[in-house]
Amino acid sequence: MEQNKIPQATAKRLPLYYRFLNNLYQQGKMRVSSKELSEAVKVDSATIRRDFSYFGALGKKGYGYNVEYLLGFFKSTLDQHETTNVALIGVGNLGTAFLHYNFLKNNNIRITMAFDADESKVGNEVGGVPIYHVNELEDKIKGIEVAILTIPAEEADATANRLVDIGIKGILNFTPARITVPNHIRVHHIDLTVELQSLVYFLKHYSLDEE
Ligand SMILES: NC(=O)c1ccc[n+]([C@@H]2O[C@H](COP(=O)([O-])OP(=O)(O)OC[C@H]3O[C@@H](n4cnc5c(N)ncnc54)[C@H](O)[C@@H]3O)[C@@H](O)[C@H]2O)c1
Repeated sequence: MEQNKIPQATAKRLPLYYRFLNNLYQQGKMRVSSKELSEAVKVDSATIRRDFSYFGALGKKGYGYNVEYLLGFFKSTLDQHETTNVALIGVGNLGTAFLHYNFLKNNNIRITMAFDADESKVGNEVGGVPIYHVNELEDKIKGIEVAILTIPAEEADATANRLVDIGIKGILNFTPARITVPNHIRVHHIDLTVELQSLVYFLKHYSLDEE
């Protein structure tokens, strides 16, 4: 099955499924029902069945899904066999936390270098990741296609432009700034304030018991 045939909404849920199935596999579980999966990843079972049908994984009544088969599919679809190197820009509160977080525990994504404008941080390592001056961006980033932005909002646009010029293809933007990039660059924006507001809104208006 070609990856581009999977709808985007389904593709977005893949890492979620992958993480849960990987845990099951580590515990030696061979099969899982869509109900079990649904409760764990908080996606309704009908959506899970539809998602899985795109991978040719049809659950059997009374058996559920084969964990190993699904995991094999997700591994190849999510490129878990390859390691993706990522650069982080801005080693402040948020950036420091990310550098300490071991992404490799769950999948093959690794922050290999970080950049900051603050001279006192340059030359140090955080979580084993070297910090370079942001002036060195063009010299140091080679073969890296993904960057995480954890800098002040007012620096976001100019930095994103530089990253695009270097050849970065994807940006995970944690700043509240909406950055403008050419169409071929993928930007995922994570705004924790919006996420929190949305959670509070859902709590107020959509009780989970009513679903
Ligand atoms: N801290 C949080 O919990 C949190 C949560 C959500 C979003 N954010 C957003 O994430 C971003 C970072 O937040 P923070 O709390 O880590 O801020 P911070 O001030 O602690 O860190 C920002 C870092 O970026 C560096 N910096 C400044 N200009 C730079 C540039 N041009 N190039 C490279 N580095 C540069 C600074 O020296 C500093 O180390 C902000 O946009 C903030 O709004 C933070």
